[in-house]
Amino acid sequence: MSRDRVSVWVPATSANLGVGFDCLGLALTLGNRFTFERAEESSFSGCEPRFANPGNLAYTTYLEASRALGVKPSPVALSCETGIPLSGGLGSSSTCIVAGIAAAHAFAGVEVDRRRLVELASEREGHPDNVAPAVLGGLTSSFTTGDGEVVCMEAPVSDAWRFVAVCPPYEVRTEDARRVMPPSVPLATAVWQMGRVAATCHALETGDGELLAKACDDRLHEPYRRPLIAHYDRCRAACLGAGASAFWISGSGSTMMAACLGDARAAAVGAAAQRVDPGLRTFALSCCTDGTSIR
Ligand SMILES: Nc1ncnc2c1ncn2[C@@H]1O[C@H](COP(=O)(O)OP(=O)(O)OP(=O)(O)O)[C@@H](O)[C@H]1O
Ligand SMILES: N[C@@H](CCO)C(=O)O
Repeated sequence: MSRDRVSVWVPATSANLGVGFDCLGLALTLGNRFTFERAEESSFSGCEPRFANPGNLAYTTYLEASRALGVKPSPVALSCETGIPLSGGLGSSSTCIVAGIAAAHAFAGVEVDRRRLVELASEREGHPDNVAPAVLGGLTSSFTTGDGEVVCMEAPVSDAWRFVAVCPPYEVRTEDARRVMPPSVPLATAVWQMGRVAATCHALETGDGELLAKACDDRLHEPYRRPLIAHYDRCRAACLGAGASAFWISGSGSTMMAACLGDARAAAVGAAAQRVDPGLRTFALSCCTDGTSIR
């Protein structure tokens, strides 16, 4: 049944988790809500002024997804409640894409299950590592087959983990962070990564801080991207020194993430990051198990 109003909440996500470049992602207890309502003409509210226009990614995705369904998109009043900082690295663009696709299906009266939503959103985003956890929740590992099928596996995350997001007051754009990476890597680097991806997932599932500390050491993208984040080296030293088990660039940055066991350590790690620079925003988060909610 087609609807006149749909409200979509999509969680923030941390992609890569250090060693799982373009494969691993984690949904977090922070999110963006987008409410679409049929209207005489389109309008935009609640978002940053630079997004309050027809170039808004949630809106452009809604238009494209409607046309892909063979439907003429209706004008909408789009209202945004965005809790995710725009420094980049917390999957903000994925929240827009997932919401736009979900809204187009709701207005067209076409059922879309979670797997299909991941597939459509991955096509639009270019890789599934943010959209898979954003839709499904939890920790996901995903890949695209040679035929273009997106395969996702969901894994539980131990309740003991807290994820302290450290957000600088500047953005790193994903396309810029991808441009600095080399097009190929030596076999030794590929081998270095593979064992560590499996161990990182296991450590997150079981709450094993020592294993995560050993495993979460990336050589694929972080060495090239660190120079784009002026605070990286100081924050890494401060967060690990305050008891974080691991520290990674969240997605393509500039947000950084410290994985900690328990609330007390998360508080100490957040305080240590703030001492590096009070201009850094910190959020102590947990894993969001439920993913996207559409109502
Ligand atoms: N809340 C939002 N409202 C409208 N557009 C947004 C919003 N958040 C992100 N975008 C769009 O996405 C772009 C940022 O995408 P980018 O992939 O660089 O960041 P990200 O999704 O935060 O990072 P990452 O994919 O590393 O987690 C912005 O320039 C804007 O076009
Ligand atoms: N896996 C992606 C996440 C950011 O969209 C990257 O690191 O470029």
